[in-house]
Amino acid sequence: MIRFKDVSKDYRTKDGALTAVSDVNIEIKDGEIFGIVGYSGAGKSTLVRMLDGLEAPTQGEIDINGINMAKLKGYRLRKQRQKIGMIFQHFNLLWSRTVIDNIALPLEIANVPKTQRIARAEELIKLVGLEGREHSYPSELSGGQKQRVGIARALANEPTILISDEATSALDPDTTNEVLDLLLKINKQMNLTILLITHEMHAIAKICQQVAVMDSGRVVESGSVFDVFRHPKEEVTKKFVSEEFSPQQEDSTMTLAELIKKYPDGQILRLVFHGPQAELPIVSEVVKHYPELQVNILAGAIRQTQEGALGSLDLQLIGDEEKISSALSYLQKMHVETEVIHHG
Ligand SMILES: Nc1ncnc2c1ncn2[C@@H]1O[C@H](COP(=O)(O)OP(=O)(O)OP(=O)(O)O)[C@@H](O)[C@H]1O
Repeated sequence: MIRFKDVSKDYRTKDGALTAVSDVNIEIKDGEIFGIVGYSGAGKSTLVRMLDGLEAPTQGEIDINGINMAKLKGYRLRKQRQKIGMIFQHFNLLWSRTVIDNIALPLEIANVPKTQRIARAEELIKLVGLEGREHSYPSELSGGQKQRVGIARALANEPTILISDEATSALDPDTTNEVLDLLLKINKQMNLTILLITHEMHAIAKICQQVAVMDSGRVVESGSVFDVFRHPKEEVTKKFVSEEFSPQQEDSTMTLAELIKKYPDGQILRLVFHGPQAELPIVSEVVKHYPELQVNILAGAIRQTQEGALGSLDLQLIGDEEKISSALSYLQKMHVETEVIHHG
């Protein structure tokens, strides 16, 4: 278990004190994939540096399985840090070393004998799917392959925690998905705790179970990914969720205001459904029960999360007010969350 307890970090700058992290409380269970999402400057990297023991908090405590990182020094700090692997946006590989030598580097530093080093590096090459590229140099690899080297190197010392600091931010969407799938595989295979730092809600939705949203150094919202996606409370969370989860319109550049302008009549509803509900014939049921209403589908999206499917659908209902409210009650009875986003 990783525990951040009332953690704050202030920096002294020439313009005075700057609070980078403020009063953060987070608990991350062993084997969990925990996402921390926030825009640039929110304090994510500062939090990670404190977890890795590179910096001490100004206030509060960070402990890993009861060991307070800030109290460790010298050999014990080095040993504890070996239990934490890190991967980065720009890979941080050594360009003069081959793939296998990059992966074996942490073992060399830990004085592991050469034959053992090579055997472990070969195992890791298989795990991350880089067979055949052992003797290539980083400059000869694609972005996704470089990140696979980064992941293998981070796992060399058999850590129990892996921190991914914007590790997919420089990759295209397909490669991002491949790297996220690999992280999910190693999480399951090695029961590794993963802390995923990102500004991409897609990455959080795809592999995390829990998420904390950071803004101006604070955790403003946290909980299961499923709940936070379904009911974002804070403005910043709503912004992140809508970036990833807004229903896709035929013309995806159309904003809500434009949608309302284009469809001024009746009511526009946003339905949110999850799990088995995502498979219910909701629209056809409404059409069947309320034949006098005109039902237009404006936009829809479905996302897979670790806890199942989460769907969102924008509908326009045109017709008698009473019939529309009756249709709304019917949807509620079917346990479909319904929000009226425009009342014409
Ligand atoms: N060593 C430092 N000295 C002074 N201020 C710092 C230092 N490190 C970070 N900060 C400040 O702390 C705040 C949080 O920075 P941090 O890098 O943790 O944010 P972040 O969410 O990781 O953003 P990014 O993804 O852009 O790195 C910022 O205002 C930053 O300028």
